[in-house]
Amino acid sequence: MTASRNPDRLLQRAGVSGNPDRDQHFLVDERVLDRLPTYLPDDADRSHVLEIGGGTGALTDRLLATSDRVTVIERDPDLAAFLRREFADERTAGRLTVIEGDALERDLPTDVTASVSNLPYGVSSEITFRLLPLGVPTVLMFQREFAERMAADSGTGEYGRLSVSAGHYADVAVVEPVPPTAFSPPPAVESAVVRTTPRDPDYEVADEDFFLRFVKAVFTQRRKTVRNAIRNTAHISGLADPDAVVDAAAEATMSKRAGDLTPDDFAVLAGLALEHGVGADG
Ligand SMILES: C[S@@+](CC[C@H](N)C(=O)[O-])C[C@H]1O[C@@H](n2cnc3c(N)ncnc32)[C@H](O)[C@@H]1O
Repeated sequence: MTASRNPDRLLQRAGVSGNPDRDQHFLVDERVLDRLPTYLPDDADRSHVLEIGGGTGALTDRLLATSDRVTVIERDPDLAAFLRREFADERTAGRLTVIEGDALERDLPTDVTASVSNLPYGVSSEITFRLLPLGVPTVLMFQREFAERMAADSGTGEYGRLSVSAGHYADVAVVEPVPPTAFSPPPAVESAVVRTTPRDPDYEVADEDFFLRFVKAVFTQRRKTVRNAIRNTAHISGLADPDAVVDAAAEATMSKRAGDLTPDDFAVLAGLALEHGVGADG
């Protein structure tokens, strides 16, 4: 890799020190920064990489060095303007697009081939569930506890709604724990890098919004059997006839707890539920 921009000097040039109230914790550990793009799968298409929350551009710089084209969405107008100035050459060469705006509200580019981002933790869940349906590999920095729940296997204590929802779209792995000292200012929590590799689910779900709502509903009663959880939470999931779903599902599945069902088990159940009708939005 060619010499990369020094993250501390980028902070100085931008004239910022990070504002935790705006989810601004800038990565200053160069070894972590250099490693992030390398966590994409070896065969990943790096022709157009999306970064959410560009900050002062320390990661943007590494992405420009390892991909053809980068799009950054940055909410802070001063930082978006700084990114445009700092990377003016790459912008005029058509290799960098800076979008000033909220990643929860802006349309994400549909032609991205990967995403690498040090996410704003306050909205990391919402952003993740905008990224995963794009069906591209991602490398994302999260609060460590969130990362571990996202990557958890069924049957473990950390496994829950987040693991099922993410596991429906992708294989999820924690690839590196990152201490608070890697950031400026340091966050109050430990962090971790997660890689998601899109997977072809064995069972497609026709209505993704319903799937996520159904998983959420069933996990509100994780200590009950799935049979009872489906019945008791129809007002949340919006199931019109929960008994019909329970009767149509495999007995072995109905006797388990939510935490023992895989994402594919949930996809099968959601498919049955959709066949038997979904009423109100829950
Ligand atoms: C954790 S910092 C990461 C900055 C930089 N990528 C780095 O690694 O040093 C998160 C960045 O996301 C920006 N941000 C916060 N909320 C955002 C949102 N809803 N949409 C887009 N950017 C956001 C912050 O201004 C900040 O620059």
